[in-house]
Amino acid sequence: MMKQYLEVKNNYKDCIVLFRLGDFYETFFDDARLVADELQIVLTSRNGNPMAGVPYHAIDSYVRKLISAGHKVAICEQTEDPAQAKGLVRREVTRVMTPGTIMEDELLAGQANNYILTVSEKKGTFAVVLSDISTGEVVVTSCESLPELLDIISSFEPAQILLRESLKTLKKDIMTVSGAFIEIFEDWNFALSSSLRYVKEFYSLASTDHLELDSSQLEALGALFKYLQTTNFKPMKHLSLPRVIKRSETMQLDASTIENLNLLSSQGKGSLIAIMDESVTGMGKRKLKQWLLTPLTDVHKIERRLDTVQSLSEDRLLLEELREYLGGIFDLERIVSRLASDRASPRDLQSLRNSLRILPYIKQLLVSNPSLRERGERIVLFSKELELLEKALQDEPSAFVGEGKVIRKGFSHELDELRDLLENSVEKLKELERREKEATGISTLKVKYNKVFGYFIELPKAQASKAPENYTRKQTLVNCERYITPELKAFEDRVLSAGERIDSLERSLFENICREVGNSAKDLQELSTVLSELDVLQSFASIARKYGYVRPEFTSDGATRVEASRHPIVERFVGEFTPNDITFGEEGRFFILTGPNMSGKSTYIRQIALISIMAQIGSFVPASRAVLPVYDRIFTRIGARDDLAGGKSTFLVEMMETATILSRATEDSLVILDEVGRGTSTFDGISIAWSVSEYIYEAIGCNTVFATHFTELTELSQMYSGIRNKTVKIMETEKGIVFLHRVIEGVASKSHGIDVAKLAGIPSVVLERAEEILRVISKQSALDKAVRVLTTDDLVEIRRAKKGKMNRNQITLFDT
Ligand SMILES: Nc1ncnc2c1ncn2[C@@H]1O[C@H](COP(=O)(O)OP(=O)(O)OP(=O)(O)O)[C@@H](O)[C@H]1O
Repeated sequence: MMKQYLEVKNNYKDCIVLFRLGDFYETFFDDARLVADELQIVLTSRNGNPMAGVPYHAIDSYVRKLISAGHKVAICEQTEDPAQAKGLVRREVTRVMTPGTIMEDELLAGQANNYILTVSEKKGTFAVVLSDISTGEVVVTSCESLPELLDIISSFEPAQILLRESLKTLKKDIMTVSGAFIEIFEDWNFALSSSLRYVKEFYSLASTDHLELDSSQLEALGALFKYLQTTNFKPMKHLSLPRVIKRSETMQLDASTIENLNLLSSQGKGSLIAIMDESVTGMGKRKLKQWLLTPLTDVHKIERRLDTVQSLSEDRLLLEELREYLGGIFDLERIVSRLASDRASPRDLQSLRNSLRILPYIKQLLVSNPSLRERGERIVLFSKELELLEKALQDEPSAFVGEGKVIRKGFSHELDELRDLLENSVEKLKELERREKEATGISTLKVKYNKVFGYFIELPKAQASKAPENYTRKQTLVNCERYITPELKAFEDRVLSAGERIDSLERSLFENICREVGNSAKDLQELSTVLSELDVLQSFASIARKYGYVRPEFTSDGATRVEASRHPIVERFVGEFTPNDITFGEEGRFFILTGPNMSGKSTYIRQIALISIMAQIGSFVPASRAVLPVYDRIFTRIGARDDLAGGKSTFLVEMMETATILSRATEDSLVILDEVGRGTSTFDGISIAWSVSEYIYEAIGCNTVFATHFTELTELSQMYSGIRNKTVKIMETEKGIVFLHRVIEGVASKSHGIDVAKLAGIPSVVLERAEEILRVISKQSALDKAVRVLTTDDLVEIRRAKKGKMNRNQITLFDT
């Protein structure tokens, strides 16, 4: 057996091999030491070799721990019945489990997608394949630079990354943005010819042309399929055709913007996803996250989502009913994936049946509303599959197949008989005993059972001579004789083997049902998509009703007019939120926003970005009216952040993020800047902030808001007609300042930093001294005067002359 083990281990050197021995999965040698340590189980030994094992029925929780600790686990099963085996039982690895290839609910973390991401590269363009094996989703995209690749990785948070060997130097960079299990996959796995073959075979296609994948994307997709074949062994027919995300069809959000705007992570402050999520299914929750990461840029698609949200939000009863029905739908995406890859459990079929039962109600609800009819008609009812499940499956099937508690009575005559036999064996024996008593006339005749002889008929010695001919003597005791009859022997055979036969019959019936329902996997996946989208859209309708959101309208000239807008997250946490207008257009497309500390600048500028993201994923927005452009990208440079582990100081990070904006923003982007230039000396900071602003305004020309305490920057409005100043109003009272949070035209007179320091509890002696210093240095400062010089005619002329030279190609990024 150890020889057998070592052969297996030799083929799976990079895995912990869990070797099935009876009721345990055992590990040996170094694996045993490691497993004992990771799982905190006892390290024992077998013939002097280290060994550690876990009971087979608790395997899931142990595997989960090993995988989350970053190990690959090979499951080596006994692949023949030990009772039938001649000599050593045959054992084979039936599955290699890795963080990105698991699909069991018990192993998956919560409701989030569990992506495996594959990367290839050609001439500086990265091909990226993202696949969630547990839901069957396959997404393909490309990007042009490492920072963009890192953005994709940090936003989609894959559980595992397959990195082409020639790209292994990127591992360090990837590890700075992702905790994924990174596996280097040898280059030959990415060879185009074999990848093409794999993709064609996998999808049973004659040609891959219509998939619209470039050669690099095909290589990455083929490599993924090769990897899955070496880990999962079972068919993975549930994986959908690749959906190509063209970067031009979605709004680009880089990793720092996702973080700065708190789109996903809550960290106690509330995130956009948290306040928008009123979905009632796991599929809906995953879809919402995907939508948030990829807002649309196609107005028609956005309007289609908005139409549904509007119809649902206008009909309270319909919305409530829909929510209730959807609440009864299980995680079909994952169930269907397990069905299609032969890993479904009886509970999966039960959940599928219960979900299918609800479909007619949802469909009826939607088709009866003219504007929702089209969505309703996309819901297929799967009556055939439901009928089979109704007939075949018990109301509450047990979790495991084989005990006879899964298949409903009446579905299989043979199974019913076997179960009957087991359940009624006592009755049946009594009946046999009564018949034998009657036939022999011996009232003291007994039918008995013991482990050595099985079933037998017992007659007292005195009556033995009356034993009929068909009685065969089995044993003679002092007071009695024991016999067997052909009928009793047949009964015994049936009873003893009934358990085993129930087990195998139920298994094969179950497999047949799974296969039959699994044939509709593709259509069931389509149903999952329809239902998950519906769930997100009802979630949008629910929040729109609850919080008074309005339907956004879109313009094509970049003009923006949002009236009485609110910050979707902050408004949920403050007692009374002061709404503000947002405008971009002829009168100004670049705003310098000054205002005291704590006045609401950051809130206002984030709110502008958040409202656009909400609108472009198809949601209503917190405002009384919203006319918006469709942005291709949103950039934010907000807050102080360092990356000490990556060797980057706060100011370097700030400048790198700014450089990214300058190189990537287009005329159709939105740029939100908060305190750029604050991480260095005032003179350096203002100079950088000033020239960055000029560059964005002149060379890029996109809608921009720049919140700053450098009031000197407001002088820019003197030089450029499209740069305007805004400030946040406060009221100075005897007791201190009152924050009104109202954004108005103009420039802040003071920063009121010392007032805020007072609110924070800085001792009064420190505050008084600060006031004194402020009075002196404000008088002495030559900065204001110096900045004003910049707007004098001569310097403006020089600037104009230079403007022609402004060329975006001159920008070099630190990180490209
Ligand atoms: N429009 C508003 N209505 C109600 N409360 C608001 C509004 N805007 C901001 N606030 C409240 O004021 C607090 C401070 O706002 P914010 O952080 O936006 O100020 P700031 O001007 O950016 O400050 P600093 O310059 O110190 O960074 C917020 O946490 C929020 O509670």
